[in-house]
Amino acid sequence: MAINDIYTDGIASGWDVRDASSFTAPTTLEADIVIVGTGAGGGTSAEILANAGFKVLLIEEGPLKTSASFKDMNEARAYAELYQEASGRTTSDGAITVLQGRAVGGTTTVNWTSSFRTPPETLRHWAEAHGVKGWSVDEAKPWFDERSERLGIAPWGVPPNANNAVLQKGCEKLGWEWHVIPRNVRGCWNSGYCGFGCPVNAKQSMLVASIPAALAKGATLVHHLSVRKLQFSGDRVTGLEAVALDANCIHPSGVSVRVRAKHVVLAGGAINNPALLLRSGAPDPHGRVGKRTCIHPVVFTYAQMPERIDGWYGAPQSVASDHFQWSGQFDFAPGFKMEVPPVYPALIAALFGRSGPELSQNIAQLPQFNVMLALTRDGFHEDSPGGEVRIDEAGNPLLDYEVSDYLFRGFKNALLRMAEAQFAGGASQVMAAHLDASWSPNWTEAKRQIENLAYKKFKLALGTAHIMGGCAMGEDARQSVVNSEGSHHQLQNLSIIDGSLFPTSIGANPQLSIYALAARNATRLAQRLKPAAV
Ligand SMILES: Cc1cc2nc3c(=O)[nH]c(=O)nc-3n(C[C@H](O)[C@H](O)[C@H](O)COP(=O)(O)OP(=O)(O)OC[C@H]3O[C@@H](n4cnc5c(N)ncnc54)[C@H](O)[C@@H]3O)c2cc1C
Repeated sequence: MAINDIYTDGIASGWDVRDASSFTAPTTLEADIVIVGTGAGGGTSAEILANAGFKVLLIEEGPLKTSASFKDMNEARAYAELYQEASGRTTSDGAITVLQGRAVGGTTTVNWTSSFRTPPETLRHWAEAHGVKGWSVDEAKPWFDERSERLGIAPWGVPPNANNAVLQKGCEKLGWEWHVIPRNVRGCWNSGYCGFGCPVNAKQSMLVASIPAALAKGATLVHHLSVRKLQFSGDRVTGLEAVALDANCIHPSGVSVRVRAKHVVLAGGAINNPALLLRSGAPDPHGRVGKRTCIHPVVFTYAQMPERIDGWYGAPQSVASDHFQWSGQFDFAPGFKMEVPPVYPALIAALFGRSGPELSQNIAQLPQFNVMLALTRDGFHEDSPGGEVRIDEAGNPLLDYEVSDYLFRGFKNALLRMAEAQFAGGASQVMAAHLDASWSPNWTEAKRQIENLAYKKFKLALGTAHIMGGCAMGEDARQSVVNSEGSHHQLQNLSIIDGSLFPTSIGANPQLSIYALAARNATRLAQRLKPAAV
């Protein structure tokens, strides 16, 4: 069946899409509102602001890659082309793998489609501990309803693939809570390649849903363009300095671009937004920029199933468990959400952390692998304040993230519970993703081993695909970078609208939390600015 490429058709119909790598001379771009970054926050904002009648300019440092180039479903191509630092991003010490998207559509182009509303516990905590106003469960609900409708979000109606079914079966046997994951898809083929860009435009990513809607309303999209600095005068941003990137989207091409707009929206995501503000020397009287960067630190366990389960096929995530998320001794250790990742060969080989025959013998068993992951809820306790973004001499972002004993206790709990669920789900052997671990043939042995592992960075495999915070929202300017609607506390015509706003992690995969908050903030911004008055 032929799949039309949305962008080929759209550009032919007159969409204004420009590739900055083809610019040959210094250029100035102008708009009512410029949006830096085209992911969950930027895409949503562009759609709403363009619909409200503003002349919107969307800037993206990554490439424009569309369904036509996703047809090969090639993991290596995707990691090199569509992810920050070609998937090589880590924390500054190299201990935690950081996966973030870098392409038109941002991380939504490569994400796995799980779409959860912000848990009520998290919203209450933000109001009570972080001075967030106007985003209670009742106030947020209409925005979650509206974005869910817009992006086709509904519980996955197809039986889970065999990888997810292990989690479901394990939870059922143990009497633990589990639920079907809502996904943002329309007409999904259940192929499982979401992480490499959806080849059939079923995933309602920003690439497929909101950016085309903005372009159809007259927005301009410039890709291969990296914003390096904001310029200021008094309490206003007066311009942006950007550099065009070469065709490979790596090095500056040598062409500079200046941008002038009456209002600036930063949507470059957690890590890159704080880095841009720090590089620019933006006012930060209370030293809040980059602080409280949360990552849902993730730990993993592997299981060998008696039969082939081919865990790379089918919706990557369709079952989750919050059994240990909100019930526990949180003074002792954080809560966590249990899910599975897709069993993509390169992803799992990298996680496995070994080499030579040991790696190849294990990866040869991949068709029988089940993998579980736990998203640890960071940012909710004084011993888990999140990390900090800073910049190196060249102005590039670095994320420092310390792992406290409090977090390590949470990781151990999570490994234990996942191993237990895997055996209950039918596994014949289980192993924690830890360099000293080995396959255990039963739960008693796995428990003994996991309890006695050394809980240290570089031994335990740690990763994140959910970067949140660093430009926290709140009403107290001493504690936050922007107010509860994303307006910068010091710069009048600057808003921040993306995952960098969150004062803690979410306790669930964050994309829908970003879509809903971005929809509310962009709508309020449009009301405040009114096209005629910009
Ligand atoms: C493999 C993977 C799977 C995931 N699966 C899920 C999932 O199933 N469900 C879920 O809820 N979440 C998932 N996530 C996370 C989710 O997609 C992100 O949290 C979300 O997209 C973040 O939105 P954002 O707007 O903050 O930033 P992003 O979506 O990351 O967008 C930021 C964009 O800004 C661009 N940019 C940054 N700086 C600049 C600059 N200076 N100039 C120009 N452009 C710039 C970046 O290149 C990027 O394209 C996943 C993430 C990964 C990596």
